[in-house]
Amino acid sequence: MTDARMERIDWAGVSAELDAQGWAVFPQLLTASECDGIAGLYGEGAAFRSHVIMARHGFGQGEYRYFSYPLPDLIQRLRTALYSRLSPIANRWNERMGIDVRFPDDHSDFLERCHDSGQTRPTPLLLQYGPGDYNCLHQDLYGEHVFPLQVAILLSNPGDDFEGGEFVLTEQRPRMQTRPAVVPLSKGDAVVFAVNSRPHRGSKGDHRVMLRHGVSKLRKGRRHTVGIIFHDAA
Ligand SMILES: O=C(O)CCC(=O)C(=O)O
Ligand SMILES: [Fe+2]
Repeated sequence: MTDARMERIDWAGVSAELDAQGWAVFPQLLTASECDGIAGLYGEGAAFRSHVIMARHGFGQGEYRYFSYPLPDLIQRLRTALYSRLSPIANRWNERMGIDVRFPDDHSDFLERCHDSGQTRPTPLLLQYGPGDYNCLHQDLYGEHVFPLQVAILLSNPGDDFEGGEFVLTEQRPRMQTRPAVVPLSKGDAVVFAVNSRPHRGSKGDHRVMLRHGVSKLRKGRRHTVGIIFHDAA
């Protein structure tokens, strides 16, 4: 089932878009009922290891919860399957950026690397925003080990469940002004994007550009997303 989902994705197109702009969309990665099922997990419960009120940390306004292990089955399967398709792209990027680290084919091997150096806590998270909420531009770095791509899936229906609340990315290029992008997402769509940096081909060869992501203010309604980060946290 997860494999059929992976087969539907135009990986050559995704890879080209990631190279060109640092992000790409997987249309309809989840069905509406799968979205509702995941969003419905929000609340107290054994599914989560921690609860973050964003305003308390200056992260914005809204809240999120990190899942605990074992992850819900669908999220576990997506995390494993997406990793195996993204790791060749991550390896190519690291090579182009002159970073020595290479990623194994299997997510479990990469997690072992994280866990061996003390990054043992799961990072997939469920976010919830209400009217006036937003997520400041940030990077999801949780220690020395970083997988350079991550995925966020929109679980709510724009225009119907909420207004505003757009997924925003910025790219900071060396000695240049910062470039913004708004990613158009429908319910069930996912965005894959660079966690911290990506290679950019310039006139003098490859250089690194820095990315950050966030969410613009919700004008009304309620918005849920699930974030799939492939490294674990210290
Ligand atoms: O709510 C969003 O769209 C952004 C979530 C986020 O920051 C993440 O998944 O890392
Ligand atoms: Fe994030």
